Amino acid sequence: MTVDKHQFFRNVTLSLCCSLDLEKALFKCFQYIRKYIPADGLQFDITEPNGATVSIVRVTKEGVEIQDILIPFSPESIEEEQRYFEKKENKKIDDVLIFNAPNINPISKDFAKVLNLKEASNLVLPVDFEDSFPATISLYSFSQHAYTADHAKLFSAVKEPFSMAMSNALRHRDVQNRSENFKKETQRLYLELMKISGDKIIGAESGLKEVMTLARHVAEVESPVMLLGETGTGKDVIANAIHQFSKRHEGPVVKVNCGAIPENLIDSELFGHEKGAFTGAVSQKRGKFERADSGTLFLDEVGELSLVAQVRLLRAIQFKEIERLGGTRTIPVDTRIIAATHRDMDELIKSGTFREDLYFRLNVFPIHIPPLRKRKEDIPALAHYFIEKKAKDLNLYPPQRLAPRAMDQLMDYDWPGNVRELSNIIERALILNRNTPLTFDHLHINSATRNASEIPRDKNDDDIIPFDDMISQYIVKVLKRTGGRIEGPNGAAKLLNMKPNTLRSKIKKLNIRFHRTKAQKPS
Ligand SMILES: Nc1ncnc2c1ncn2[C@@H]1O[C@H](COP(=O)(O)OP(=O)(O)OP(=O)(O)O)[C@@H](O)[C@H]1O
Repeated sequence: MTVDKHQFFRNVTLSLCCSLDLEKALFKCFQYIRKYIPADGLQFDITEPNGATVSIVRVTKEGVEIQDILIPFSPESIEEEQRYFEKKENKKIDDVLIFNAPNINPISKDFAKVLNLKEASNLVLPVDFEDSFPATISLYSFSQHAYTADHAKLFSAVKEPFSMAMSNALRHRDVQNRSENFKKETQRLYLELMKISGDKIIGAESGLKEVMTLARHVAEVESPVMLLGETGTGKDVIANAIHQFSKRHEGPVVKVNCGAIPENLIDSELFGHEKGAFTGAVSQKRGKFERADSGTLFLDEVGELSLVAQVRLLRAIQFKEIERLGGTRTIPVDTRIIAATHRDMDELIKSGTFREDLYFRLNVFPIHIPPLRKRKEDIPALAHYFIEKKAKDLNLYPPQRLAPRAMDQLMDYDWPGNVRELSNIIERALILNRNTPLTFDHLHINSATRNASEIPRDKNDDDIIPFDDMISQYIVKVLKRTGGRIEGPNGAAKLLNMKPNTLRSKIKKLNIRFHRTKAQKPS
């Protein structure tokens, strides 16, 4: 078959541009080229400065193989190669080299040996592109003397489209590698951080034993999980554990607090948006669903989702694909869903605020996390764990020991705020008892059936203010004394024996506003 050079150029260019996927594009291109130039394969190679060549891609009738095969050449081969091209019969034709009997040509011989090409003819087209070493696209045929000068001329016509396609493909590959490395690095740092912050699951062998057994079982499969439990029981902690036990553990775990995002932003938060999708959408944004691709999406407080967002969530779970706001194309997502709520979902369904069909999708494998009052055996281990951890975080290490009655006080309390409340109470005790053993005298000793709201007020209750307010007031008092100075020898951090950054984050968290003034003299 013959073809006009322009037509050949046009069709090779079109097939190289037909897909962003290099493999698809090269395969299509190869199919076309074979109609006019005999070829059993097409190959892309890059030569490094030391002469060694890396074979990057090989396309055959069977398909495309992305490979990174190093082909080392001896200095003798390179010298011999130069002599080979000094001979008249071996000159290049329109920049294309013809090797019709590779066993005679030293370089070609080395290639054939490493790539197992046996007896073959080669047509080699040097391609060049910015910022890269010399590269070639070559066609090979398993018969000797397969290539003519006409083949070489035709092949030379596609030097530019190949240069561009391969240059783009290499850049794309580079970006993909970087993003892959970035993902792995993030995961490594996350695990590292978990180790440093000592985040472990206390009670895994006692009060949470059953929960942990269920978590391990469900982690092995892909089913959605629904974590049910009062606030502060550790739903976040268990969601993380399921992700870590699962085969997705190298992927991201992305958390969305559905209750904390305003209704008008939740769609964009979950599904992302295209530029200009709404006022304020100044650039394209990937949603949490996309970010959790190949990992786990943790939908905390799922009961708070608006009905509109529920419809979109249901679609995303059913079809495993999403559409960004203002977008037209669907994006496949491979995400495992873990949802959590402290709400009574049956009530929400009855009142029409939560879709039953979505609930059935999410509630495939429910895990109930018991409140702390029902697993009091975990309290001693949790208390010791938080004393150590918080003392380090607050720079109050080594911590005070517990006063003799302290553990009984903790055991007698019902913990309506569960593990979070215990952790806060310990933090408060560490701050207040700098030089004395830790006590918890302020804790109401509840009966097992009473909860905090039912405790009768006594006249001393007027002294009791929320824990965070108490800390805020204390920090404000110290800041007044230091004239708003945080760092330095006369700063608040020094007085409180804390790291300045820990104090800054506390101030931010508690939303404390203050100004620099003249420091007050201590009274
Ligand atoms: N078993 C546990 N071991 C160690 N720390 C725990 C444990 N359970 C909870 N915590 C800690 O207690 C705090 C509250 O836990 P978490 O945020 O997981 O609760 P939650 O049930 O998700 O709360 P909410 O319903 O308010 O989102 C966190 O700081 C967490 O690290």
